[in-house]
Amino acid sequence: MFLPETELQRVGDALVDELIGYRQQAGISTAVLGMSGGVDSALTAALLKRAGWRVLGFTLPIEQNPEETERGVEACHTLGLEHMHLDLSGLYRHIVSELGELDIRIASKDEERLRTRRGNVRARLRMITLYDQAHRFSGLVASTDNFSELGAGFWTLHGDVGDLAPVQSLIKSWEVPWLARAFGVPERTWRANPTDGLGIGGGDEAQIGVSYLEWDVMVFALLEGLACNPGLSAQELAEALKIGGDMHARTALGTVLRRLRSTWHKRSNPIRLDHPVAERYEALDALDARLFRPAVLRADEALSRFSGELQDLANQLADALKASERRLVTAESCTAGLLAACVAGAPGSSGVLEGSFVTYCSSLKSDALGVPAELIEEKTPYHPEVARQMATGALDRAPCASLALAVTGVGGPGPHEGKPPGLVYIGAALRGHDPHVEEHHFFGLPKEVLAATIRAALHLGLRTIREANALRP
Ligand SMILES: Nc1ncnc2c1ncn2[C@@H]1O[C@H](COP(=O)(O)OP(=O)(O)OC[C@H]2O[C@@H]([n+]3cccc(C(=O)O)c3)[C@H](O)[C@@H]2O)[C@@H](O)[C@H]1O
Ligand SMILES: Nc1ncnc2c1ncn2[C@@H]1O[C@H](COP(=O)(O)OP(=O)(O)OP(=O)(O)O)[C@@H](O)[C@H]1O
Repeated sequence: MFLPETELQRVGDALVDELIGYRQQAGISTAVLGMSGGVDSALTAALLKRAGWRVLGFTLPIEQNPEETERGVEACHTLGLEHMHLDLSGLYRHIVSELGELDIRIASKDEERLRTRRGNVRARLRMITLYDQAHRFSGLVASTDNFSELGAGFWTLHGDVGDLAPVQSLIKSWEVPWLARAFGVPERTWRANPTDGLGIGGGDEAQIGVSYLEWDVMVFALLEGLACNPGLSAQELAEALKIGGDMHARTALGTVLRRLRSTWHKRSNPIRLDHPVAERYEALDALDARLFRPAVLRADEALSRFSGELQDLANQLADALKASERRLVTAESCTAGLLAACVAGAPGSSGVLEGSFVTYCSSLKSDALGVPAELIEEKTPYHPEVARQMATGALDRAPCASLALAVTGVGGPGPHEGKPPGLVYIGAALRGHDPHVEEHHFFGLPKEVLAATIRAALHLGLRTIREANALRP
């Protein structure tokens, strides 16, 4: 999980691409954000700027160390943002004094809990300002939160998290400063000691109780531990990390687990109960996804829908195979086994799935399935005859199977061998019947094309069986 330097530039470029995609598809191109003088806001601004957004950076000090504001101004100038400034200290003092009418302690005492409450008021005052400015400029509020803060619950609900969060997947100990340096953030800022600037006490790390590096390493260890042993409780998981007698690591682990446990609700906000009519959420979400949500966001969901629509279709195909006492073999190029994996997820799949030939490269289509190399050379792998021969080749080599589904196409994002992205041929060969090939032109990013291909192949399989059943005496 800890990304090496060689991967980080790629991650940064991919984030910029996503921000370009969102800007072009969502019809919004202005972002406002608070520039604290810290590295998260500076990196967020740098990525947005690189992606062609109009970026308005606001310095909004509230009884602030002037050095932080200076760094915020410097970052705005260096990154070419439009800079605006409003000192909110007077407003803050006023609201705290007014809140003292409800609870005198908030205005007068210096306890940690009260400092946290006052700190949250500061964060929320800034957010009121930023949302007003977003409306003024027909823009959105950029969020500056990162993955480390997400796990630690180290942000203020409805305070410093806005509409679009470009750096939320990045860790603070390494990826955020590395990318900040790579994307031109001033050195003074990416080297600055992380602080919430809310007057709660110490820097971020003093408040959280461990350094960001310890936090990130520990959280990754816990996540990997859980991936290997999904059944473990938090206590068992901690023991599985085999920390032994290292007292510092034990204390750090205790701190990390305590913070994760006490902040899970912030990561699920707002809490959605398991309402008796909760399927309404899904229906509304499906409507948004299908009709309104920009494709750049839909792409990630396309293949993760195995538990939804694709799996339902795969279950239907498995049922149809079982009812007609047939077994399936697949021959897959662009989907590289995903079609078979989908059928493998159906209940009772071992009774109906023979296996899969994953023939991604052209030579394997010839070697493993017997598709003539001359045919591929002359026509490219993206041709109906190739799909037909992949299907019949698979059927010949899997004597216990009676249905073969074959897929060959250009997943994208660009053209290949002169064929456009999204061009896909799907072949179906049922033993004793003529093979059949369909041509498709799918639209979208590679993941969407693959998901659409799997969906179409499952449909073709179902149709082929139904039509054959109809012909049976
Ligand atoms: N079980 C539950 N289910 C649903 N909601 C629950 C809940 N328990 C509490 N809540 C709600 O959560 C609230 C507590 O959360 P919240 O209001 O956010 O406040 P809280 O997490 O207590 O404090 C904010 C923390 O974030 C830090 N921070 C803030 C801003 C910026 C930065 C930075 O460095 O970037 C850091 C700050 O230093 C402080 O440690 C409760 O008042 C309550 O409304
Ligand atoms: N003085 C400020 N002016 C404008 N925005 C601010 C200010 N202080 C905080 N913010 C906003 O709140 C967010 C969280 O605050 P925080 O102090 O954690 O800054 P940061 O950019 O995350 O940097 P770091 O945590 O490294 O100091 C900031 O990213 C920024 O958008």
